[in-house]
Parts: sequence; C-alpha cells; structure tokens
Amino acid sequence: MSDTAAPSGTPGGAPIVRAEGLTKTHHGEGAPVHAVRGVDLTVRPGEFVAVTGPSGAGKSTLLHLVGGLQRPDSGKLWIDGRRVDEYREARWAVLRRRSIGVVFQFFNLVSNLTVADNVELPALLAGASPRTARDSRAELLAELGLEGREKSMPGELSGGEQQRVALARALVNHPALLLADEPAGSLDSKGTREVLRLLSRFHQRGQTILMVTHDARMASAADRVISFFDGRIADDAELGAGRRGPGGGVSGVLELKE
Ligand SMILES: Nc1ncnc2c1ncn2[C@@H]1O[C@H](COP(=O)(O)OP(=O)(O)OP(=O)(O)O)[C@@H](O)[C@H]1O
Repeated sequence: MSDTAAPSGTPGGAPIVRAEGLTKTHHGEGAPVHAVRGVDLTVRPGEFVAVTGPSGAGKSTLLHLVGGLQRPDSGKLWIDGRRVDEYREARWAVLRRRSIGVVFQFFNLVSNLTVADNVELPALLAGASPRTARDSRAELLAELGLEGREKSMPGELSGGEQQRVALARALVNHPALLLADEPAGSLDSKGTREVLRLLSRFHQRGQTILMVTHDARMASAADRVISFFDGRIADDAELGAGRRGPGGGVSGVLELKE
C-alpha cells in the first residue's frame, strides 16, 4: 500500500478513518497497560460514531491515536485517504490543522487569548488570510450563539460557552473529521443539551464525527455506537434508520427541549 492510497472498495468514497490492528500499551509507573489491543475501525464520510464503554476501557487512547495525539505501537491508520501511522509530529500537526478538529472535556482554550483569537488562531496557522480567518470566526461564533463575546477571555465564560468556543475553534478550518473526547463531560445538563444539539446540527450538514462518551444520551445522537471494552471493540451497532429525520439526524435529539 502506498503512502497516500486509501484502501479501496468502500462505497460512497474513501473512509475518513481506517484503522487496522491498532495497538497501544501505556508504560506508566506500574505494570504496562494494554489500552488498545488490535482495533480495526472504519468511519465513513458523514458518519457520527460514538465510542462508549467503562472507565479505563481505552476509549480516549483510541481517539488520541486517531488524532495523532499519541502514536500506536503497531497497526496501520489512514485519515482521509492518507496513510498516517508513521507520520512524525510535524506532519501530524499539519494534518490536524487542515483535516482534524478536536474538542476535549476541559475545552483546552488558550486562557490568555480572547475568544476571537482562540478561534482565528488555527485558521491563521493553516494559512488563511487575516480577513478570511476573521470572517470564518464571525460566522461560526454567530452560529454558535456567541456573538458579542469575541473580546471576552475564556475564564469569563460559562463551561457551556467555553465548549462552544472550543467547537468553533475545532471547526474553523472545515476539518474532514471532528474528534470529541467527552465533550459534555464537565458540563451541566443545559450545557450537555447545547453541545448535543450543535453536534447533531453539524452532523446533519455532513460533518464526520468520532466521539467518546460515557453518556448514553450523547451516544444516542450518533449513527453508530461502538462499545469498547478492555482495549477492544466489543460491539459495533448502527442505529436504526427509522430514528433518522430527513437530513439524516436523529429526531429524538432534535426534539430535545432548549
Ligand atoms: N499516559 C498514560 N500512561 C499510563 N497509563 C495510561 C495513560 N493513559 C491512559 N492510561 C491507562 O490506560 C487505560 C485506558 O485509558 P483511557 O483513558 O484510554 O480509557 P477510557 O476508556 O477513555 O477511560 P475514561 O472513560 O475513564 O476516560 C487506563 O487504565 C489508563 O489508566
């Protein structure tokens, strides 16, 4: 297989994520922890996939491998048709800037930059002109209900607002893949509903999403739910087509009360 060729034969175009036999063992203070033990995974364009499972099952490690935040010990990984498992950090950084948005449980905004700068920075780093970065930032912040908060510092915002800024930052470069690691894990129920509604909205517009969550309601927003147990995929279930609205979204989620 060449460096850039995607595995063929997939209806509807090349997968956004394709993993074969991914493994990762953590070497901490105690015994080695086999967090990911030979995972095969395909995520197709436009899919919203939730990964659930007990604490310590290896869900976050899997997400970190897919986003290049950690390196696999073995296995192959393609992102958007490119073979990436042997990329070094500099190439991963470029790939993440262009093709992968990430949101984390604790937002990870740059605390001494304004909301506007937090969102514009990845666009500028990816080569957008200042004007394009500004326009994209303004459009996303308006869409996410954050108009008027451009000059605020992250610490002045609620958790839900900070997570919406993090979502804007993750999406500003129109990534092929959005990775979300417990995106509502530190939010109250209102913040959780907001994040769920926004993820569903972006998914309806075609955004491919891979999300780790403990929360069954968050998982129910996805097309597909992968149960992760002891470093392996224990179950991989497509949610029924009957649950989908006309745009491909899940009607139950869209009906959630504001
Ligand atoms: N950097 C690390 N060094 C050592 N061990 C680690 C490291 N990261 C994760 N682990 C261990 O690997 C296992 C899997 O962790 P991981 O965070 O991937 O699981 P998880 O399913 O996401 O758990 P949770 O839902 O609690 O976040 C756990 O036993 C964890 O303690």
